[in-house]
Amino acid sequence: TECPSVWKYAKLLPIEREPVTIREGGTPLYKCDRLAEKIGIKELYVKHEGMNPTGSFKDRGMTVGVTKALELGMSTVACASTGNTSAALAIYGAKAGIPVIVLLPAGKVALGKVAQALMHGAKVLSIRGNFDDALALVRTLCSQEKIYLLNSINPYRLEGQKTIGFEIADQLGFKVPDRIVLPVGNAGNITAIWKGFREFKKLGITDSLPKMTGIQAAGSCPIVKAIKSEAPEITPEEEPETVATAIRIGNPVNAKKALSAIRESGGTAESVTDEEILAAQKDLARLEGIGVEPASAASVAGLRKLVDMGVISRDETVVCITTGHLLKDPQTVIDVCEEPIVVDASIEAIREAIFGK
Ligand SMILES: Cc1ncc(COP(=O)(O)O)c(/C=C/C(=O)C(=O)O)c1O
Repeated sequence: TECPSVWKYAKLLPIEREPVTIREGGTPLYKCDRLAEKIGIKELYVKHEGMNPTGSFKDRGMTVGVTKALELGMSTVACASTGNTSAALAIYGAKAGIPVIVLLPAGKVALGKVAQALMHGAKVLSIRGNFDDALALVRTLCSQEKIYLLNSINPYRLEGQKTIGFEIADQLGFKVPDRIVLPVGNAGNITAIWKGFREFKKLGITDSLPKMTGIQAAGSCPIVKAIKSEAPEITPEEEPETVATAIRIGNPVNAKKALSAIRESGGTAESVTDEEILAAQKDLARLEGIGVEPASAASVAGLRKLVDMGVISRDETVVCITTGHLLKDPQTVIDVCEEPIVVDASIEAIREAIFGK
């Protein structure tokens, strides 16, 4: 049987050669009735992109992007990253056998992601600045050297990530959901998924389009501000700040494309506080057994807020995209969860701790 992966859709991908693949894609679409009940909507699905091989949706963009690098005869690849892009690039570069350079904002990258980039052999630079500074620098580097830039300004990244839309349609029996809700940082993913749904409709595989709904952290939400003020473009934020470090991006490189995806689809954008993000992270984990890193939970936090505001009606069929695995950011989990109970190694102590007697 066809292996569920990005390359199931090879005919719709701009690649001629054998792909560099580690079995990315084919992620679960969970029906989440307990969470739907708590939020107060009829039908909620969660597309868990944390179940990709490197633990985030970035794998989809990198399998296409790194394969394209080889096709173009590029011998080195690079990116700036809040973490997951660098983890994925390190792994796909290792798989392809080519050197990888990654630029990370000093002190603001979750532990699991740095571990992946380091272990898989990337040259990891920790920039004394934020993600936006790192992105500007890596773009300069790639314009000066024969190094292939694989941030989501590279259209081949979006080609891979559009398969999220294909898979959701596939998994829902080609019934397109009313709405897709997802976290937005550099705004590549919302752009890519919209493209995927548009292509399926153009091919006559589906007959409708979802409302694209982008969620950002309150301390880092240039897309939300532009949507609410109906501005033609964003005003970059100088000091983005959020516990959801994956989306701590003040000057999203795909902002223009994301604004049109939201507007063309009749979607919207909303911001959520760090507290709302962390509450949603716990709900996903404890009500549905879905373990995600904070940025991913912004989708559910945003859905909840938009339902409470009456922007999203209760009878909509909604798919939330959870973009990264919980293990990417274990430190935040330790920070927000109760401590383990320390007990003596005796049955009495165990019973006391559990039953209180
Ligand atoms: C878990 C998680 N959730 C959401 C996003 C936002 O997606 P985009 O709006 O397409 O940027 C990211 C992005 C991460 C990086 O941009 C990077 O890794 O450099 C992420 O890791």
